[in-house]
Amino acid sequence: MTSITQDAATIQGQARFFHHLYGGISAAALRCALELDIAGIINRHDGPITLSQIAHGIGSSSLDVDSLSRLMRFLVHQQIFDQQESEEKPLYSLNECSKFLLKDARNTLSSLAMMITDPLMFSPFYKLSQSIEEGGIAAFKTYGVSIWDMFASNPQAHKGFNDAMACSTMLNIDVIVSNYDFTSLKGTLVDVGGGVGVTLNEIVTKYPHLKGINFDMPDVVSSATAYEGVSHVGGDMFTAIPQGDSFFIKTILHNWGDDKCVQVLKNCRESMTERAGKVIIADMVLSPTGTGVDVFDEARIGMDMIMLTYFDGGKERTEAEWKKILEEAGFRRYIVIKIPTTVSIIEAYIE
Ligand SMILES: C[S@@+](CC[C@H](N)C(=O)[O-])C[C@H]1O[C@@H](n2cnc3c(N)ncnc32)[C@H](O)[C@@H]1O
Repeated sequence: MTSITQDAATIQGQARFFHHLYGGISAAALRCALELDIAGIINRHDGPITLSQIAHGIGSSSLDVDSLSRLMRFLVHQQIFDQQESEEKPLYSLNECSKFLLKDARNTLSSLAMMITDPLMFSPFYKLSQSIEEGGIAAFKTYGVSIWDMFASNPQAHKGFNDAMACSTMLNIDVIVSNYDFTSLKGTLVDVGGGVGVTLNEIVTKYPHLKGINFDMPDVVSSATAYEGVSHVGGDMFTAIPQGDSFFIKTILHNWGDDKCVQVLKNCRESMTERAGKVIIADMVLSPTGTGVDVFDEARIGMDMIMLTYFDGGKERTEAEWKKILEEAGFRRYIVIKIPTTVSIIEAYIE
C-alpha cells in the first residue's frame, strides 16, 4: 500500500482553506442563535443553564433536541457561547461575544447580524465576480437598481438596514462620546446624514452647550423622534447642507466615491459660519495592506468588501486617500484620532 505524505505547510494551508470555506456557516449559526433567541434565554436565568432549559425556553412542542445540541456544540467551538461541565450535563453561558446577541441590550449587534445574513442583502456577493470582470456594481446587477432605490421599494429591507445602522451607531457612539472631546466645539453642530438623530441626541445630551441639527433625507427625518436640543432638517447633502459651526459626518463618506465625498465636504465648508470651524469625520482608516492596526483589522477590511459590493464608489479609505479628498475639498489640515473601535475620528480644518 502506498501512503501519501503531506508536509506541514500543506496541511496548514488545507486547514486554513476549510476555515475560510466554512466561515459562512459561522454567520449562519449566529443567525440561527438569534432566531431561536438562545442568548436571551440564557440571560433570563441567573446563571449557566442546561440544554433542556434552552429547549424549554425556545418552547416548541416539536423541538429537535439533538439538532439543538449539535448547534450548541458548534457555537461553543466557535467561542460564541461558553460551556462548562457540571454533573455530566453541560451548562451553557454567555461570554463577551454572545452578549452582542442580546436583542434588548444597549450594545447589541443583533440587527446588524440579521441584516448581513439576510439572503436579500447577501445575494449581491454572487454578482461580485461579474462586476469585477465587466465593471458596474454587484448590488445594481442583483436588484436592477441602486441599493438605495431597492430600499425605497422594499420597506421591510429598509427597516432592516436602518435597524442595523442604529445598533452599530449605538455601539460606536458610546466609544466616540467617551473618547472624543466635544467641549472645544461651540454653537451649532450639524450631523450630516445623521439618520433619525440618535447620534446627535447622545452628543447634545452629554454636551448641552451645543445645539444640534440632524440633517438627512426628507423621508428619513420625517419619521425621526423629537429630541431636546436637536432640530431635524431634511434635504440633499450633495446640494446644500444647513449652516453650522461644526459638522459631524459618521459612516457616510465610505458609501460614496471620491467626487461625491468632495462635494459633501465642500458643502460643509460653504455652510461653515466661521473659518475656524471643524469637520469631524467618524469613519474607518485602513492601513495600506488592510492589516497591522489592531483587533478590528478584519472588520474593517470586511466592511470594504461590503462597500465594494453594495455601493457605487463606496470604499474604506487609507489615510492617504482621506488626505486626497480633504485637500480637494479645501481642508488643508487634519488630524486622525484613534479610538478603540472600528472607526477613527478625522478632525479637518480649513486653516
Ligand atoms: C450608513 S447610514 C449612516 C447614518 C448615521 N450617520 C450613522 O452613523 O448611523 C447613511 C445615511 O446617509 C443618508 N443619506 C444618503 N443619501 C443622502 C443625501 N443625499 N442627503 C442626506 N442624507 C443622505 C441616509 O439616509 C442614511 O441615513
